[in-house]
Amino acid sequence: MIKVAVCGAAGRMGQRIIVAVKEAGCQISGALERPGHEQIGQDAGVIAGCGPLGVAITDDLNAVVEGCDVLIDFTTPKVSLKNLEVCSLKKKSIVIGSTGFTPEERALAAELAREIPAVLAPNMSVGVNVCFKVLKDVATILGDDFDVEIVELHHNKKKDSPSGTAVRMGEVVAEALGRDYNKVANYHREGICGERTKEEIGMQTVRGGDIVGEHTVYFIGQGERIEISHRAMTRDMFSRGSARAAKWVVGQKPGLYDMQDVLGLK
Ligand SMILES: NC(=O)C1=CN([C@@H]2O[C@H](COP(=O)(O)OP(=O)(O)OC[C@H]3O[C@@H](n4cnc5c(N)ncnc54)[C@H](O)[C@@H]3O)[C@@H](O)[C@H]2O)C=CC1
Ligand SMILES: O=C(O)C1=N[C@H](C(=O)O)C[C@H](O)C1
Repeated sequence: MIKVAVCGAAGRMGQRIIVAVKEAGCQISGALERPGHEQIGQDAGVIAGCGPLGVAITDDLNAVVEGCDVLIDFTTPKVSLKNLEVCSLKKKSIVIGSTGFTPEERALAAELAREIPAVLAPNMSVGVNVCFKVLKDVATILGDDFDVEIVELHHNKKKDSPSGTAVRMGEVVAEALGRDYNKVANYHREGICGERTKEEIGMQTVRGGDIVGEHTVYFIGQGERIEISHRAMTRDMFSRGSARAAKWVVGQKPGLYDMQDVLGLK
């Protein structure tokens, strides 16, 4: 049985991941939280609502990584990079769902994953990963005649903007159109900001209430518009996806993978 540890165990995603990992037939071997977290010492299964697991939440990263085959980490980029470093030293696999990585942090993640198999993906759902595939085709077919705008909606506790999924959608479309996402992404329009350029990809963010996550890519032409939308109704397909990634990544060759690799969509 694969031994899975969860980092960010008391978080919105961490709790659902503990349930999904258990349902996927894996053993929860450890549960990590930040030093000083009020639920340290409590049973991770009780906190997640799936009954006692006999695994106390701890902040001892080295011990937890030592005791697992794979660490699932849904926290923040800085914490994830530290976890990746420790997993690399101890030759353990890792699945990272945190979002908000800068291009430099992503490059560092690829460097740190040279010795171990690692999955880093901004969205673990099957639906969003199918959207990534479809978006590439749609952008390639439509070419430069359609303006591209991306809108994402999330809950009011989300810390990063735009979402990792929206950024990846922008990158997929930009690459299909032969553009550099970091040059053409437009995050802000205000005042007399001038006409829209042909190349830019508008990135808009909405935050409020308990929205789990919604993404729409608009391809806007003359007299017609295509919208490719994904709406997450619960966090469960993210957590099931991360359990699936954890089972997949153990035993892969070292390197940085994403959810499209896990799902065989490449
Ligand atoms: N890839 C995907 O499919 C998805 C990714 N996410 C991303 O996952 C991340 C977490 O999201 P949520 O669970 O909503 O946030 P959250 O804030 O509810 O949970 C994060 C948890 O990490 C803990 N944490 C912080 N520092 C830590 C440390 N040093 N060691 C151990 N634990 C630490 C926090 O105390 C907190 O409990 C975000 O970046 C979010 O964008 C969220 C949903 C799906
Ligand atoms: O923070 C969230 O909640 C989510 N974050 C991910 C992202 O930034 O893309 C995925 C999902 O939309 C939920």
